[in-house]
Amino acid sequence: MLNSIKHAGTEEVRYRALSDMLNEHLISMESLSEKFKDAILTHLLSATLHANDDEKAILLNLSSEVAASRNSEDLLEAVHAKLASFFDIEGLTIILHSAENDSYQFHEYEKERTPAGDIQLKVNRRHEHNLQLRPVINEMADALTDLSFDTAEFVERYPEVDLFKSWEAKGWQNFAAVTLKVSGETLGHLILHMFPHAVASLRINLLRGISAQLSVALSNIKMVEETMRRRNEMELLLAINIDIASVRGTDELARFIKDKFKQLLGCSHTMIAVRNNDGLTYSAFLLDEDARAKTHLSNLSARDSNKINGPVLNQARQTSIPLLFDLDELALQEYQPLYVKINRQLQQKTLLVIRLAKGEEVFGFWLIYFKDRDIITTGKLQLIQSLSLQLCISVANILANQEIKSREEEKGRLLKFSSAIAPVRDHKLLAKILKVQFQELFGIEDYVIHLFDRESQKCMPFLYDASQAGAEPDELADNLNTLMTFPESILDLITEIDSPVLYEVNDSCLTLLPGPMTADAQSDNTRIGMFIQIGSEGIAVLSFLHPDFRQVKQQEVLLKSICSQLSIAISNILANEKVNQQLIEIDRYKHQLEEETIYLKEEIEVNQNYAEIIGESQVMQKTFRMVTQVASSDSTVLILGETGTGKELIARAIHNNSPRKNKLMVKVNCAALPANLIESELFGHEKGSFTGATERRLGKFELANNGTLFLDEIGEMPLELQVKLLRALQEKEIERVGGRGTIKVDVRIIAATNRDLEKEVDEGRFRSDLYYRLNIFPIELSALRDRKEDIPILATHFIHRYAKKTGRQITTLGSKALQEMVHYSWPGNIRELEHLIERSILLSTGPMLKNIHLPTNKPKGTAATSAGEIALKTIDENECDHILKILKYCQGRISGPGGAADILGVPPSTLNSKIKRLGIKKEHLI
Ligand SMILES: Nc1ncnc2c1ncn2[C@@H]1O[C@H](COP(=O)(O)OP(=O)(O)OP(=O)(O)O)[C@@H](O)[C@H]1O
Repeated sequence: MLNSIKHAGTEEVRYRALSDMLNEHLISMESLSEKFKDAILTHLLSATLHANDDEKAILLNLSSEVAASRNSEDLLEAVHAKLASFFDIEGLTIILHSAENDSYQFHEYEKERTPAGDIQLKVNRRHEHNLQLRPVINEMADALTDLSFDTAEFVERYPEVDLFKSWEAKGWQNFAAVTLKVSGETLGHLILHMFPHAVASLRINLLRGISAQLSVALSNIKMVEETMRRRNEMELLLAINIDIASVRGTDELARFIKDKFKQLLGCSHTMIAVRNNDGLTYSAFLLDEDARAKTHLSNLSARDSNKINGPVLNQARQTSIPLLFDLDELALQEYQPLYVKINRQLQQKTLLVIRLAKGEEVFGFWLIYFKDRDIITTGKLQLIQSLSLQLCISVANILANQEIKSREEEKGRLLKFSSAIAPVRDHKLLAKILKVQFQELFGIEDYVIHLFDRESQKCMPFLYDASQAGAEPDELADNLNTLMTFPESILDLITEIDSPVLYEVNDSCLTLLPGPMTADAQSDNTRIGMFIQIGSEGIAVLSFLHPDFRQVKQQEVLLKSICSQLSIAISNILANEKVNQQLIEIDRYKHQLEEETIYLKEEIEVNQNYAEIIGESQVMQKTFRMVTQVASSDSTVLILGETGTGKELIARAIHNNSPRKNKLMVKVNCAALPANLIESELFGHEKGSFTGATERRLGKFELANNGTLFLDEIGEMPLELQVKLLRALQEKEIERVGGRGTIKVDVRIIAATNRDLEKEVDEGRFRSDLYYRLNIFPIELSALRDRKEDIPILATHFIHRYAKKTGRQITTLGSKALQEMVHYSWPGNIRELEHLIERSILLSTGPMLKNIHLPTNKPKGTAATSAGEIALKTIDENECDHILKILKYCQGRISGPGGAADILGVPPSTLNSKIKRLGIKKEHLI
């Protein structure tokens, strides 16, 4: 066939014939593009056309062997065999250059003798990233004019290059080199180590022809291998794609990466970092199983605590292309992240980082460690990029699953919390429940919730667990009512945002913290504040101590939800407390109304008797004027006068003519009550404040609120109570017996006594300060014996009243009866007159009251008593004598019509207490 080509007509015809023949050999290489085929053909033809016939035959023979080679190693073996048969060589070196990672692949063929003496071929293959070789090899290739070189000369010229030394060591003194090239791309170099005698007879054209064939074949195999690699890669990615879809958890993914990726990538281990909740920082999230075994970072659940930010990630965030870093170079930088330190300790040299992103949102990074440098080929980078996309989906799924799970857990905890606090309406119970819940959910030991009042800019501790605070309950209760000033800086800080805020406790806010929190606040615990919105207006601040702020931050969502729940609970409690307070108020009013009703009933009866004040005498006219003067003011009035002179009547007249007339005038008879009950009678008492206090009771002060309090027989008031009364008058507030707080009252005081208070003061039985307090506007009522001119009109007045009451037709008073009355001394004054007339009406017949049944054993009136006798007796002695006389007159009978109390015109209870106080015994009556 060659001969036919050789003898075929023109050069062009010969060229076409050769081309057809070569084409036939290349036809099996289907994957070659037409253009590439042309390039190869041109190359081969030019080499072949310059060869002689013998050489052409060799080359054609070689081409069929070359075409049969399936991989580069088979090919090199075939080429070596051919070269060894045509050239007198000691050995052969084929250097293949990989443009992908700029490395050299060495294939050295040498003959060696076996121990049995046979000659065998030894093949030595190695990879080198020795970049020093590049200029040497380039020079070697560029200088190919005569193709043959002296090894020793190269050893001398490049003493640092071991390659030449190793050749020299093998005894390879000469070599011929030719570059393997296709379409301008250098694939490598073919180096023949020639015996010295063969150098001169080197068949250069043959060598060029072989190198051309080798180049084409290598290029072809390389392309086929690349196609295969891509196909494999596609299959692998598809398989990974299917498998990774079923990965659900971090452990599974860690195993998956180890099993499927590691070998494929040729890496030592990998790590995945994901973005933290803060949205800014990234933390180690997942290590493959090998990395876990090597590092202490086996538990990465607390993501935020393994932050790995820095320039490396910042660079990787900017691009979707994997970035390569030299760990030793990173170690030289100012900021050296922990992962660089750890992996350098693990002898890692190269770090490859690729971002994990959903669209433009970078949510993580994949960090891959290699123990070598310069081993990442472009193909591998592409593979990593493809794998990272798959990993992206898987990590995003895992994160989403984790998020869903944690949301569900959070929801569960929140539900538990809300069902724990939902039914709580009581302040103290909520405090206790919160203590337990806070401890369980966040590890919070002590907390306090302050309510903030916008108007006063003050806050008040509202809630904390008193049982733990170590203070007495009363102290705590007081605390809870104390307005405090929250340091402005802290309050601003907390109320500005609705997230947990860390704040410094200074001295001024130490007092805000209850019990043990004060001590703890000075320790290392972190002070955290959280703002709670109560309704649309209110603000509360939750403060607590916690050893780790980051941990609290991680649970921010839960904490916020809990604060919303708390807001509702606090609103409920506040509303509930308000309702309770209102109920108490209503209860109080109810009590007051009940008491008022009872009182009013009594009053109606009393008022019937007090409808009119009769008196024409000058002294009475003066009294009326005084009543008119003082009534319209709120001044305290002191009414003085003997028993029955109308003191109460005057008191009522003052009240009825005052602006308070529509409210009650409440009367307290200070003499009628046992000393131990007067306080409770005046000021009221709380339930259980003393034996017998089975219910809370309002005092007369409260009952008379906005009205008038008439303190009758004020001279009888025990000294110890006088102090309390004075305080109540001065402060205008009272304190119930057994009560905690004070109650404001607005009461006008009218006091009355038949005693000489000035004398009582002098003798120490009445407090002078109280006396002066009462004696602001004294009205002194004259005894009836001193204004006898009023007797007829009074008698007529009472005759009319009682005749009407009893249905008698008595209208006039007999002159004899009147005379008797005028001469009578009236120790019981108008009350006695009134009662005598009532009795006389009952005993009389006919339209005229002829007889007045004056006491037969008439006690002598004061008017008949000498001045000397008066001076010798005290008021008490006088009173004692008088009561004794009346008692004797009534034969010891106190109550009932005609009884001593009736005659003396005092209620039987008043008389009894007087008898007791004055020490009157039964034997005194004999
Ligand atoms: N000027 C008066 N006109 C009509 N009735 C009078 C007059 N003064 C007193 N009375 C009647 O005399 C009775 C006793 O009056 P009152 O209770 O006001 O006296 P008192 O000074 O308060 O007595 P005591 O010191 O014993 O409490 C009452 O029934 C009252 O209506």
